[in-house]
Amino acid sequence: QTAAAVDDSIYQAWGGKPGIQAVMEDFVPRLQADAHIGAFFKSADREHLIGQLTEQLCQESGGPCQYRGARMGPVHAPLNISLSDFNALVEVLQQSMDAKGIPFAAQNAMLARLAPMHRDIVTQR
Ligand code: HEM
Repeated sequence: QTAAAVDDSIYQAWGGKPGIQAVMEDFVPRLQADAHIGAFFKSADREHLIGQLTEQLCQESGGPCQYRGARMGPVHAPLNISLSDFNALVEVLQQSMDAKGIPFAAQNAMLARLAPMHRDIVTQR
């Protein structure tokens, strides 16, 4: 009798933690250079953000990680983020996933894990 295992298929399809980190290393500079939402990230600590996002996506994809950073609501609420800002971030993430060769199904599976977070992140009505 084995214990029920966490489904880590998304984590595996991304190439594990090194694969996730490679996408985040592409993603954060792209965000900072983005014409629409780059300004939000101008003063962000690039290496810190890459590290936090890597832990978070590792956990969300079923990998052996525990995100210990700030909760999504408190960190984003003061930024007054709109749904269009959120969608712009998803587009940049899609560019990074393509650039790093993440299979399409694994891209969509990760996006499905992240999408519900808009409830905590988007506060501009
Ligand atoms: C699913 C979408 C998103 C996820 C998973 C996410 C995740 C995160 C995480 C993990 C952090 C780091 C928290 C910490 O330092 O402990 C963070 C910070 C931040 N996020 Fe997001 N976020 C998302 C959407 C957005 C959007 C749409 C914007 C703005 C357009 C945004 C702007 C920021 C900014 C400015 C910071 C602070 C960076 C810094 O100064 O260190 N985020 N986010």
